[in-house]
Amino acid sequence: MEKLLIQGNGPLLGAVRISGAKNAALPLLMASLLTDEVCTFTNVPALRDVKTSLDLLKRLGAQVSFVADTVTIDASQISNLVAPYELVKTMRASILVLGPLLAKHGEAQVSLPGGCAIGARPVNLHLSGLERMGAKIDVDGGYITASVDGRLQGARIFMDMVSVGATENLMMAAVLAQGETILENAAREPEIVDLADCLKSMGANISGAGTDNIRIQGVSRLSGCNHSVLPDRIETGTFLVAAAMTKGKVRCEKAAAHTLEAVIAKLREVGAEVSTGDDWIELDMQHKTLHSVNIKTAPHPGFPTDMQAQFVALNSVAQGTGVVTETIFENRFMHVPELQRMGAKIDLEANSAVCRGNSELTGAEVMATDLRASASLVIAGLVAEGETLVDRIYHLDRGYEQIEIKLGALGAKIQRVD
Ligand SMILES: CC(=O)N[C@H]1[C@@H](OP(=O)(O)OP(=O)(O)OC[C@H]2O[C@@H](n3ccc(=O)[nH]c3=O)[C@H](O)[C@@H]2O)O[C@H](CO)[C@@H](O)[C@@H]1O
Ligand SMILES: C=C(OP(=O)(O)O)C(=O)O
Repeated sequence: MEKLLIQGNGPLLGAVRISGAKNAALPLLMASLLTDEVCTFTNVPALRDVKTSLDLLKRLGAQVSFVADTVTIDASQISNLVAPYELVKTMRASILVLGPLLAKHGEAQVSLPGGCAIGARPVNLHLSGLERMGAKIDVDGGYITASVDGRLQGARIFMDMVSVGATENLMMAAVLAQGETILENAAREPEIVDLADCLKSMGANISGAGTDNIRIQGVSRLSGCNHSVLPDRIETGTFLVAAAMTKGKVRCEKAAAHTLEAVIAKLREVGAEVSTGDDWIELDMQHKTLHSVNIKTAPHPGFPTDMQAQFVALNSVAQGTGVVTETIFENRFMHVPELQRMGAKIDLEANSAVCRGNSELTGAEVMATDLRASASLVIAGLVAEGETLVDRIYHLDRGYEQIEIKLGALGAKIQRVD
């Protein structure tokens, strides 16, 4: 099994090109199921989750091509409405085929995604929202079976938790429903705005994406699209944290600063000089002191849970104590025991990691448990004394495109080994 071998060394210096966002690309690819016309997506990252999505679309009968950063999907000949466990288990976002298949084909069978390392991650909001729109849903034998007589009906749907995936699934279902759907307490993540923008370019009638109240007036058909995927704010944030921890200077190109305001504010609080432009962000931490910060994760525009692990790593080498509180997922501190093995002084207290700071990290063999936990171990390895070997990096490959090549170009000593 492949691993990453990292030799802690000096500051990261230079420029890195940010890829398209995993969490924008996955729902966008699923949205191609809503039309019989060809959808073309550019700036698509070559990630394991993108490959899984394309495998799933092919399994359903779509024609798919992925050349350079461009994906073309023709879903006019869908012949199978089943998303099987073997694909869904490797990528929870597979649940996002449910809304589009139901809206376009009137039925779907999707394996229940189940829990994962970061928490239980139920899909009750996806299912109850679709039921409000007239779908009949049965859950049996680990599968969700959904059907509707005729078209889905627009409905007012209040979600009692803010869910990115439920908001996306219901928005995609509602674009082809009859009448108006109102999604209340909707998620406001930039990836939802990107999905809404793409759906609008296909002829959907959506307003309010980016607020907690999204209104969708259903239409009877959608056209194809030509859409460029939003830059990955979590990849960007990960490189910025790595630059801060190594006391370097890094410019992230093709990045979207407006999607990262909470993270940039925290990086400034850490002591970094951060400047931004239309499509770039630069962080300079040279000759500066790194200070710990307190963080509490929250739905957008709050601090993203997907950047929590990276800031735990940063706090462990910064000056002072920083308390990191996770409010979105119930078990998202799997990186802490691994960082402790590298010498980080962190205490777990309920849903908070109390990072005591000033740790002299030393290289160790560590195990990646989930995507962002893996990223935190890699960036800890960049500042640790000696060698760090990160195992199970298939988690990392779900969400970071060529991370060792990009970090290597910034001066890191990192290589993929068997
Ligand atoms: C592919 C993708 O975009 N993944 C992101 C998406 O995941 P995902 O869409 O799965 O996350 P959600 O926003 O749905 O989850 C937020 C919280 O709501 C709970 N919940 C969710 C749905 C539901 O029906 N019932 C329920 O209780 C979840 O267990 C969790 O505690 O948003 C998360 C929160 O920003 C990010 O960490 C993930 O990177
Ligand atoms: C948790 C994440 O992704 P997913 O929802 O695909 O598991 C993530 O991107 O950090």
